[in-house]
Amino acid sequence: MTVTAPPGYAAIVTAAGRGTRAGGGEPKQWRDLAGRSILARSLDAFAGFDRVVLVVHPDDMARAIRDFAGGVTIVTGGDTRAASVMAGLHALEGQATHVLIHDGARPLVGDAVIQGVIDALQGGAPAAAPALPVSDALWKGAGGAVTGTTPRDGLFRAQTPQGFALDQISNAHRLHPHDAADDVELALKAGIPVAITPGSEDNLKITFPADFARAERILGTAMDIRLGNGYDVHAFGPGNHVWLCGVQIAHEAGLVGHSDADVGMHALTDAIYGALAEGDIGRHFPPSDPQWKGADSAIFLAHAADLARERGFTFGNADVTLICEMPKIGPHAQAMQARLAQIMGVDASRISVKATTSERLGFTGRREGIAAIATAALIKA
Ligand SMILES: Nc1ccn([C@@H]2O[C@H](COP(=O)(O)OP(=O)(O)OP(=O)(O)O)[C@@H](O)[C@H]2O)c(=O)n1
Ligand SMILES: C[C@](O)(CO)[C@H](O)COP(=O)(O)O
Repeated sequence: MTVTAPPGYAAIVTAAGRGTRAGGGEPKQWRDLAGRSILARSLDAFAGFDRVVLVVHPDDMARAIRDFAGGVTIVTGGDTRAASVMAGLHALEGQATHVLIHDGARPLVGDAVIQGVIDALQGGAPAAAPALPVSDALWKGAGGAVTGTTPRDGLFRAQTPQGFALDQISNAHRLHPHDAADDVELALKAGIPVAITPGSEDNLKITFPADFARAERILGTAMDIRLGNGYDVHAFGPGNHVWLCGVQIAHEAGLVGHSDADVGMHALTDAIYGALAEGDIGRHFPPSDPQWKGADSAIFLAHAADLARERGFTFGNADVTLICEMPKIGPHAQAMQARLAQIMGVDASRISVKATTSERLGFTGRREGIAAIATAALIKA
């Protein structure tokens, strides 16, 4: 899921730093984090914004264009973070009402953090930024020894994205063009009150070498991806129609089964149960139970989909292949996708239904029945 920003909201992602504290051969934002660059991950979080400005170092312009051109406006930054933000604000002049300014080095910012900032701005706050209360004791130290303590009451660890009315933060940057730790500091200097919104421990800023492993751990434990497959067969018998993937199709025969014999929906249901390690349809809806005689197979699919949701999963995608000589599936595939998506409560673009013949070989080739295979991907983020 991505946050869909209200109209007029833009984002600036700062990525012009050199990442000297992180070490490594190249600036940290261009390094790989579990298969994708840190910067790609940071930008992804703002895919639901109408306008995104990416601020990069002049040396990185070519690869920024290679990796991100099209989706975002790319500009070059300055010697300090504040100067880089200023370049981003300049590119947005007259193009937006509000702006969220984010560190390209915070690749794990979640939807809730971004939405919290938007909600505060929409609620009337002139500026809003996420933070976490300091929970450790705070010391002063010198020469490897504690020299004093500092009360932590009322202290917060600031995160990004930090959100503002565009004209106000642009003005604050013009009034105080020198470096500042963040944009909130400049806003306060310009007299703009800033609301604190919920931050997240996962929204770390990659700063030191150990932060890469920490981010990878968060990603690794945060994602639970399950794949399941399902296979089913039903024989033709007397009748004048078949049910396939929730669509009734006129045919010279029917399919024989305890329920409505919807072989495609059964394969998909089993794929979901499989991904959840929950056995198959027979375990949940025993054929020996008369109440399922002639049942609409949508009951089974909805049960499996609900079970997945109860366990905290969303659907990545599902793919069903029907294997038969007849009836022709092509003309009905779109309706099947729509019906399966409706039952599962997902967008139809995540569901595929396709068909193949078995070149007249085997039981499907002899038109004795229909087989179906299905795969389902479940994701817990
Ligand atoms: N001149 C600068 C400096 C920083 N940043 C960006 O601001 C964010 C936060 O800065 P920081 O973590 O300090 O990044 P670096 O300046 O790259 O790190 P370092 O201080 O270790 O060199 C990063 O996404 C960084 O790329 C920027 O756009 N322009
Ligand atoms: C903007 C920021 O990420 C908020 O915590 C932080 O101020 C950036 O600091 P840095 O000194 O550029 O690492």
